[in-house]
Amino acid sequence: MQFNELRNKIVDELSTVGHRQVLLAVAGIIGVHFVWAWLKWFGLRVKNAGKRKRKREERQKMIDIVRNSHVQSETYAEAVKYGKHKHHLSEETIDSITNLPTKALLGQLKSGQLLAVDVLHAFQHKALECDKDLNFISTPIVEAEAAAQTCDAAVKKGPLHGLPVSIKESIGVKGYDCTLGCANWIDRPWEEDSVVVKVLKRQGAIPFMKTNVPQTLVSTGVCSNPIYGLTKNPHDVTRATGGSSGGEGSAVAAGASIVGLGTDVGSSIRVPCAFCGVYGLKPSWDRISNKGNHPQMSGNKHLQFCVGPMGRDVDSLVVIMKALLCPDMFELDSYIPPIPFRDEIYEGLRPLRIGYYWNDGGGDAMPAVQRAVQLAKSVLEKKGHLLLPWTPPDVQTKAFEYFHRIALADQLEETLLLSYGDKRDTCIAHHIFLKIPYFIRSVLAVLVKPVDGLMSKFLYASKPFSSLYEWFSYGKEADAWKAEFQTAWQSQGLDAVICPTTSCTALPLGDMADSVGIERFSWLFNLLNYPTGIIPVTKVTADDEEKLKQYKPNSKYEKVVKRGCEGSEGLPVTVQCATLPFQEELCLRIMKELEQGLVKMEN
Ligand SMILES: CCCCCCCC/C=C\CCCCCCCC(=O)NCC(=O)O
Repeated sequence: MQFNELRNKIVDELSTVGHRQVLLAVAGIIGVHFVWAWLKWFGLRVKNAGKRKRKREERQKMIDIVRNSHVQSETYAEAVKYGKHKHHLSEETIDSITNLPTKALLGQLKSGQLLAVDVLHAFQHKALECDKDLNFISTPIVEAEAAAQTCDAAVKKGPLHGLPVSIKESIGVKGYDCTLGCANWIDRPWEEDSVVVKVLKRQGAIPFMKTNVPQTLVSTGVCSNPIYGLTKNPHDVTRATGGSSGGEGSAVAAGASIVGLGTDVGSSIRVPCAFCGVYGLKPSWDRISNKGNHPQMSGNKHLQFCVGPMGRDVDSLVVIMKALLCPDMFELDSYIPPIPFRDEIYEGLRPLRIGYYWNDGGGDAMPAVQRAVQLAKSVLEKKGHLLLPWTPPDVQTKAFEYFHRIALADQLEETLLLSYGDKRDTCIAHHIFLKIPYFIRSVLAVLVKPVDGLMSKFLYASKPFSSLYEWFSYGKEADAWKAEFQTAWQSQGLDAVICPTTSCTALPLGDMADSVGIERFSWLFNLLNYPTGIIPVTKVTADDEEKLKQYKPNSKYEKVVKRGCEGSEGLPVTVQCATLPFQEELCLRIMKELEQGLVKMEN
């Protein structure tokens, strides 16, 4: 039969069928499609629930293996019975080891005064004990035991000889999943260590646990996911740790880890440092390799991943940076510029010009945070530096839009896909807003503006790009703005700025800590790609609490944050120090001077 004949026959046949039947057939096909999609989604949800349960059981088994490999939390006799007991450390020894400053601990490990296995056991013990209340471990790394033994037997000692380090869940460790709290990534163990883990191991460090993250990594308030649950703040378990490196923040603050690795695309190292009161460094893009980590959000070249250290003191950040910035890392990832750690900058004595602010154009930070910036200013002045009041230009206008539009360029599609067919944690519930067509969002933006200016700005800034041409042009515009910002910075002759990390201290868990905008003072330095360090400088005082009562919020966001700061006496308050790109050593120098000045003031 010829093609034309066949076509005519089909047309004739169809013309005998009524419109109703055609409509019914189309509706049927669509219905079957939806039912099929729903069944697939439902099947995935059921499967994922099973995977999560199994993963939690696996985690408990790993914890038991570590617990039974030494004697700390079980009885000595029991550990001997298991035949795995190697050392028995008293509680005093555990405390004395885990309380040592990083430099002293490394010194004692290198001199042989302390064995790597003892140090490992001390930190494992502390971590397992603290984890019962805080839940920061996503999984212990059981190979740490053998690594510590090898370390003790080694003749050649690396710069991090025997130093136990914790690793954020999203960072690749051979044999372990990087789930980001999403069941879809369970049972996909990494085939090799990421570059940073390889380098740390080669330098003698012992990765001993992976730490918890918020589901998908896109939450700066609460650190929670449906696999491992909620991580709590050691300073107050009713308050959030911040995210996404919240497991690291909690572990370091509890004294269960001396130093660890976090990551930061939009404040993820710095908010947990601020809420948990620990030190941290977000380096410039490409100073430290991100190769071999979970690829979430790494396709957006206008906003890149930074891997950085979080630790107990400035020295812990410095030892990690020095160890990572070595020929091994430059060889394993040839996209990293081979710039070793520059001691001459870190140890420099030149007096610096440092700008400071606690209002970036979006309102004053809370009183305790303002006082922290003032305190840092006076300490640095005593060190001989010139401190100048400076308001960075366009932060709440142009920069706000650039950062958020670029960060949300894919409308969080990649993020939403990660948790497709999975239970969604409340900390990322608001992501679903991005599924509403932009036209409706822009109408909402107009409607909510009188009551919630920040939400309105968010809604506007979530505008998708209509073409690649628009995306490229927008990138150029953002780059031009960054150049203007640099000119404004250099016209003041600034070497650095100090400012709040967040406008508040750790917020209560729940809706409050999930509220958008917590990263208000920190995302700017992701957009600019400036290295930024966090230093705990003080604690909230009764006087700060009194001043909080007088604080006049100018927006709904400030009202929420003010309420969240009530009753926060004793919580840590940090400041942020930023320098120009690739000036990590200068940033660390200022942090070190501030740390020393604060210690001197206390004594
Ligand atoms: C009203 C619209 C609701 C939109 C909800 C969007 C909420 C997200 C806001 C900005 C997204 C920017 C990305 C921020 C990533 C922050 C955490 C981070 O740094 N993660 C990466 C990491 O862990 O390394």
